[in-house]
Formats: sequence, C-alpha cells, structure tokens
Amino acid sequence: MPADPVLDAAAGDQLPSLEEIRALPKVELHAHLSGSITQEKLIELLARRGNGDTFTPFDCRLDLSNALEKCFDYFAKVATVVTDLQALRESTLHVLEFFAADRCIYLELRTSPKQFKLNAVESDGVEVLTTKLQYLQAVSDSIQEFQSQAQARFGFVMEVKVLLSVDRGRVTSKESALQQIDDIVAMHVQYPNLVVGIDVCGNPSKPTVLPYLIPALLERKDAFLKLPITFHTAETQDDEESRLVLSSMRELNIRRLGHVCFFPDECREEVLKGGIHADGGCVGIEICPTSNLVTRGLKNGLADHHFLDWWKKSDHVLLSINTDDTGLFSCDLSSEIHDLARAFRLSREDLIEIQRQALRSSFHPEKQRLLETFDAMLSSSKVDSEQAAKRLKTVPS
Ligand SMILES: CNc1ncnc2c1ncn2[C@@H]1O[C@H](COP(=O)(O)O)[C@@H](O)[C@H]1O
Repeated sequence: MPADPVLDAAAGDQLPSLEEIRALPKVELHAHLSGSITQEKLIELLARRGNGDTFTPFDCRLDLSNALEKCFDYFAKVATVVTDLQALRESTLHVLEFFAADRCIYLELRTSPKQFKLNAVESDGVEVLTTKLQYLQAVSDSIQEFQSQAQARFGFVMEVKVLLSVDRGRVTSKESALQQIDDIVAMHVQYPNLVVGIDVCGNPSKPTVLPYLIPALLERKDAFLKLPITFHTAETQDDEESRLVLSSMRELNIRRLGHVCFFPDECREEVLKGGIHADGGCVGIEICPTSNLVTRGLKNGLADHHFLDWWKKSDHVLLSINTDDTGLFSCDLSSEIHDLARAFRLSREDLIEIQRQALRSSFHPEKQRLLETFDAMLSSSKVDSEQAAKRLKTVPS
C-alpha cells in the first residue's frame, strides 16, 4: 500500500489527522435530535425568546461526577427551549447542517415525538396540544429544506432517515409503553420512506424495560418485521436487563445495540458467536466514544473503552462510531472518530472499514447504493488529500 503523504505529514505515523478524518465521507447512526443541538444554538434560541432565561455552556468531560444525572438535566433544559414546531424546525435544520458540514453522507437521526402546548385552550378548559404527527411533519419539512440547498452549500446531499424513539423514562406501565409504540407504528404508516426503525432509549436508571417495555414490544412484535429496532443496552450495569434484551433480539427484530458499556461477557460472546437472527444477519454495535467515557466515568480516558471487545472479534458484528449527543458532549463525528483512532491506533483503512460496517448495519433500505456513494466520495476525498499534500510540499518552509 503506498504511503499517504497527508497522513504521514500530519501525524508522523499511520494515525490519520483530524483534518483527514474530516475529509472522509462518514456515517452517523446514533444521534438524538435534541441532544445534538449545540449549546451555542440553545443560547441563541433562548436569547431570541428574551424572557431572561439563559444557559451556561459546559463541558461534561471535565467533571465526570453524577454524569447521567447531568445528561438528563441537559435534555430537560433543551425541552424548555424547543417548545414549539418552529423551534423544532429551526433546530433540526441546524443539526442537519452540523453533520453535513462534517461530511456525514448518511445520518440516521433519532427522536422521540413530542406534543407542544399551544396557547389556545378548548372550551372545557383543556389545553390544546400539537400532535406527534405534526412533530414528524416538522422534522420532515426541515430535512426537505436542508436537502434542497445541500448540493450548493456542501457539495453533496447528505441522506437522512429517522428512527422514532421509545423513551423508557416516560414509561410508567405496560399500557403507556404500548401507547408510545402504537403512536410510532402509526407514524411509520404515514411516513414509510422516512421512518426506517425504532430506537429504545431514555434514562437507563429507570427500571421499566423488564416489567413493561419488553412485554409491550412482544405484544406488537409483528410490527417490527418492517421496523427494526435498535436498543440502548447496558449503558449502566443491569445484567438481568441485558440478558432479557439479548434473548428478545430475534423475536423483536432488534438489529442493533447501543452503547453496551456493561454488557455481560456471556452476552457479548453470544453476539460474537452469531446466529442471533434467523436470517443470519449481523448485529450492529453502536459505539459512542465520549458519551461512553462520560457515563462510564472512564477517568483514564478512552484507552479503557470497550471498543476492543468488539473490533475485529467476529464477522457477525458490524461496528459504528457515533456521537450520541453532539451538543451535550461538545463533540462532532470527526472528533469522535479521531479520539477513538488515537486511543486504539486505528489506521485510515480501519476507519474506512468501520464506516462501511456502519452503512451495512444501517436501516436504510438501499444500503448498496449508499455504499457506492461512499466509495465514490472516498475516491474524491483521496484526490483532495493528495492535492492538499502536493500543496503542502510546495509551501516554502
Ligand atoms: C447519554 N446517553 C443516552 N442514553 C439514553 N437515552 C439518551 C441518551 N442520549 C439521549 N437520549 C435520549 O434522547 C432524548 C433526547 O433526544 P430527543 O428529544 O428524543 O430528540 C433524551 O431525552 C433521551 O431520552
């Protein structure tokens, strides 16, 4: 393999530089809409509202104490800012532009559909709310607006699909879990080309998965044949829950697992062994480096991340590197990939392989076409890198 002059010049060894990673086409499979709004954007939205409410920017990597609590306080704060469909449209557009500017070619954006209060009150005194379908319509409008300008602004059109999230933190009974699931299934019927899967997320300290969520999902299992699931798993230690998620994967068409920070060894070995799904499909593992570092409280940094438990361990697993919440974690897709590459000495080829694995584990219905787009953009990024290297060589020292 010929040496890569840009890479060598940047790092002095085979470690790709942040700039080189920025130039690569990339894939994001695990990004929550609200958590991906940058802190600057939140401050801007609040300032425009002008009611004196503000927000002090912070870097949650600097203090790992009570991390999960801080994360969920942050989401609660965002919910006080994105309180209507217009703010939702604007913040969605902002998130899409943020990822496209980082050369993300495919974004699988996840969000739990919400209802916003309208000022109107019905005659019986009941508050009028927007519908969850209007929420999805607003997200869809923003995607269309973004894509209509993307070629001119970014030189390519980032593809975007949506996963609708079931929030375990809002589940209080099996019925309330069924309500969330049924709403999502109904929205998928309305937007079959946009909604490509279901995400199960929310505060992992809420013990709702065993008693309510899995039983509710099982009751609706036929719906997931067309709507695969990705499940936040073992973000905190709960071996019983991990085992239940694992044993439900086939029946519920759970194709990907998020985080898996505290996944028990025997569960991991079962996934690595393969045979989870009847069709022989692989299991996607969504790694979110900074998020995992913060919520696991890895004081020694990413070197202690569980990435190596999965990387190159099995042909039955497809890895992806993701951001989770770029706003909350003050990161972007390239910085996440770069941090992980530095921690584990990953080469450019490794990173390209991971992007391909991410595409293969995505819920996009036309993976082959996306892989071809990826390859085409990869060759042009190589040309760009070589041209940059030539320019570097001609710069007088
Ligand atoms: C830190 N790791 C995480 N673990 C679990 N759930 C998370 C999460 N990060 C985000 N969310 C989920 O995504 C919601 C925000 O986006 P949306 O309002 O849906 O767009 C959060 O309220 C939480 O339910």
